Formats: sequence, C-alpha cells, structure tokens
Amino acid sequence: MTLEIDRITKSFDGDAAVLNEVSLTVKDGEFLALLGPSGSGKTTLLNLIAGLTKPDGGTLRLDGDDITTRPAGARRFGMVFQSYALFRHMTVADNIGFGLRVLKGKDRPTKPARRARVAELLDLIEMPDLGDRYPAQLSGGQQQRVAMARALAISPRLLLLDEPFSALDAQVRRNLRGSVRDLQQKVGVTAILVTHDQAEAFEIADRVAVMNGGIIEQVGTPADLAERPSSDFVRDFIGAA
Ligand SMILES: Nc1ncnc2c1ncn2[C@@H]1O[C@H](COP(=O)(O)OP(=O)(O)OP(=O)(O)O)[C@@H](O)[C@H]1O
Repeated sequence: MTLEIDRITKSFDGDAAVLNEVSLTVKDGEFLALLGPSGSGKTTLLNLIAGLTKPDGGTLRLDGDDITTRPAGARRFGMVFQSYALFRHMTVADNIGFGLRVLKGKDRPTKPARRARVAELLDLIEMPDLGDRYPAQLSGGQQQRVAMARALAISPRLLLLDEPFSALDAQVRRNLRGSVRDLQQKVGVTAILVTHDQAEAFEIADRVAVMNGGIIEQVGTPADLAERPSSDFVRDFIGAA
C-alpha cells in the first residue's frame, strides 16, 4: 500500500500549527521512520494517519483513495502504540486473535481459521509454545513481539509503530529492532515508526523523515541524511545521537 500525505495541517485549540502543510509519500512495502525531537509533531502525524485525530486541512490517500475522514476502525491499520498495552487478563493467543474476533460479519474468520492464524503468528514471532501464557509471564521483549503479532493478525494495510520499544532496557531494545524489521519484511507490510532515537531510525528504516517544529526538514535514506544533510538542524540532530 502506498500512503500519500498531502499538505496536512493541524493545530490544537487555535494555537500555532503543530503540523504545517506536511507532505510525504510512503512507498509500498517500505519501512519509514518519523524522527525528531520531543514536540516536533511526530505522534500527531501518526495519530492523523491512524484516524485518531482529524486534520484541519490536507488529504490522506491510500493507494489513491481519499481516506482523510474515514473512521479509524474502517482503515484496517495495525497499531503498536505505547498506550495499547496487551490485555492482561487474556492469554497470549487470545491477545493475538483479538482483532480477528471483533471483525464484523463476513470479515470475521471462523473459530478454526482464527486458531490457525494465531498459530501462524506465534510461529512468526518464534514463540510457538507460549500461546497459553499470560502477558505477566513474559519478558518485556516477548510482550513486544506479541504486540506486533496482535497488530499483524488482521493483515493490516499499514503498520503504525509509536515508540514501541521505549519501555524496554537498552539491550532488549537493540535486539528487538532486528526482529521488528524481519517481521515487517516477511509480511511485506508498509510500516511507519515514530521515534526520537536516531540510531533506532537508522537501523530499522529504509527512509527517515526528520521532523522539526511541525515540518519535515528532510526525507531520505540513512546514508542520504548522514552524507548530505539539507540543513544545520538535520546535521546537528543526526550528529548529536
Ligand atoms: N491533544 C492535544 N492538545 C493540545 N496540544 C497538543 C495535543 N497533542 C499534541 N499537542 C501539542 O502538539 C505538539 C506536538 O506534539 P507531538 O506529540 O505530536 O510531538 P512528538 O514529536 O510526538 O513529541 P514526543 O516525542 O514528545 O511525543 C506539542 O507541542 C504538544 O504539546
């Protein structure tokens, strides 16, 4: 799926624009990182893409279809957000199958089909025997892999990740980066990651969009940004990490 973000503008309560005519195209199958300091507008942009916030102006297109006003639930996007923790009272298998169970009408797979899909995802995250555990019985890294599997269960058209590793310690964070990237590649889903961590963005993403004060300063591959920063801000932000 290709996502076209076309001159998106957003402000809150009449204050200065948090996003100021942001345009960006996320290509089919690519892993794109939104990188920038706190307050630069990354999460606001991701929430707009998810349909959790409405823009004041501009258009979002998914494979050419205008989805700007489509409700979040109808977008069929997978989300791994800090605020969407695993359901503590459900087993790992039930957590992964949740999105399939709540699908409506003909979209909802039968129980055996749901069970098969959950088993497939448990294999994918290399936790085939842990479906009966509860989240509290898993390590932080394992919980994060289950959150990825839960987001991928519905075969999302876009995968949105908001600082998915922020609660984890440094070593686990580093290990997970590779497995998140591997999962995205295996499934072939277009993915957008919000992070303020330059090393994380550079390791995971095909391209990185550097945000500052509600605009995108530069978009490019990690090598482009490192070798040809287009502004002092980008040079300092990349170099400072
Ligand atoms: N619901 C809201 N109401 C009012 N202001 C908001 C709201 N959400 C975000 N903002 C403001 O918008 C600006 C950008 O916030 P945003 O969370 O998008 O930045 P960010 O780059 O994701 O930062 P962080 O990494 O700290 O989450 C901030 O100044 C924030 O205070």
